[in-house]
Amino acid sequence: MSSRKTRALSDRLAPEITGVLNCIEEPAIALDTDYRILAANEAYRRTYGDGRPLHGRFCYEVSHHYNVPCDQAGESCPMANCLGNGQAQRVLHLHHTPRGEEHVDVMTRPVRDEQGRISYVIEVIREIRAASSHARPEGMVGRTPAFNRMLELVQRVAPADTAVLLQGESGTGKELVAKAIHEASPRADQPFVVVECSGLTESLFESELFGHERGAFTGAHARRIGLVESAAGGTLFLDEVGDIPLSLQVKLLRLLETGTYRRVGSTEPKQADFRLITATHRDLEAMIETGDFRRDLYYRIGVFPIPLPALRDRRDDLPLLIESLLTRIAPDRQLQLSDAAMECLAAYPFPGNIRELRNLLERATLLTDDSLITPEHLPEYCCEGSPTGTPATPDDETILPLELVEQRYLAQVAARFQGDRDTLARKLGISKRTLFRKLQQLQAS
Ligand SMILES: Nc1ncnc2c1ncn2[C@@H]1O[C@H](COP(=O)(O)OP(=O)(O)OP(=O)(O)O)[C@@H](O)[C@H]1O
Repeated sequence: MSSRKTRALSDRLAPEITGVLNCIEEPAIALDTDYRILAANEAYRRTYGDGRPLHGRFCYEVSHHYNVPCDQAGESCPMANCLGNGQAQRVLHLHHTPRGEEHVDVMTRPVRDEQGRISYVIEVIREIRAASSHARPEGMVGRTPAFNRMLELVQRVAPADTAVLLQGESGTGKELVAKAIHEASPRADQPFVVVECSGLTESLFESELFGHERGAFTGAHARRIGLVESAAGGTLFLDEVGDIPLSLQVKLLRLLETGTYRRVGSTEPKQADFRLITATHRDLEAMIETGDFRRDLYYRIGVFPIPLPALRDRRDDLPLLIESLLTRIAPDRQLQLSDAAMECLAAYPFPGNIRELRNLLERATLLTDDSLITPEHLPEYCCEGSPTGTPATPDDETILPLELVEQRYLAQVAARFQGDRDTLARKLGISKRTLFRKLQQLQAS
């Protein structure tokens, strides 16, 4: 059937389709095979309407403000995929709404005619509350492709009861993601219980996790409920699961395999009821190879792994994270970073990820009396990566004498190249003798 014929047929069906779409609570549209809006429900009009008629306009123009379909604008396009393979599709997108850009979960499903050909496509758009693309006082923020890929996995797994394994460097937000999964799950109204696994000894492990009866061991003066029991109906988050010693891994495995446990000092088995989320910064597969982690336990906990991006892999999120963290650290102060300070942080690799960023900002808020954070309020090592060791474009008040800049830079690099003056002199483009003289001046100053 030609596309003109399809549109004529769809136009005839439009009032009927609008009626059906109005039964859906979320914003929903029907699109013809040329990406034009054929019908829209009330929720879509409220969310994306700009006062102009929607009928006949392109979906990518209304919800993305693009003038080409998403796949031609560098994004995955559920509509193109749906038309391509005839299957229902689901992707995470950033859409324009009157409240600004928002993360949304877009689902498309083809509707076929009697001959089995696609006559139009239904698109339902669900708002994602687990994260925000603009600064907010709590929860996750982010908008880079690396963050969005992670968020898409979070959205997909949250409604299921599947065990999730969060893998990421320290400070990448593993606990925050675990909380977001819990909050987007059917268990959201039940407890979210965190177990810090590193440092759990053999005796602590069982009594912390399973609880104990009165008199079970010296010092057990009263019966105590364990963390597994506290998590009943909710989510149990085992942080740093890779730090559990081998001798205890078998006890965790038994809990997961049988779904039962016993309080220490009791013979009565109890039924566990929790959704399991684990996190680690370690490479569990490598640990299996070296015999430090049980393969059978890994298969139990690693059903749905989610890699968390390091901050250096989502650098474009830095301004958004900084704005959010500053409002969390000092809600009563309108703090901002100078361009020079921002430049320092943009060049810094952040081995400690978002936790390190937060700590740096917390320190800076204490050091500044003003509302502006400048490089002076940041630790010196932060600015080493910027071209001169100090910011390239300082504000009026942060311009430093060249001699001082040179001295600071020299002090930093000399500390790094201790004992290897030849290499340092070569890298600095000066003779060994000049370097020696400058270092002597530095010591004397
Ligand atoms: N996407 C994000 N948006 C805003 N804040 C974030 C985000 N991710 C992490 N943070 C903040 O960064 C800090 C560290 O996060 P979190 O404790 O969840 O990391 P972690 O990976 O569990 O760290 P660790 O491995 O050290 O336990 C917290 O203050 C958290 O609120």
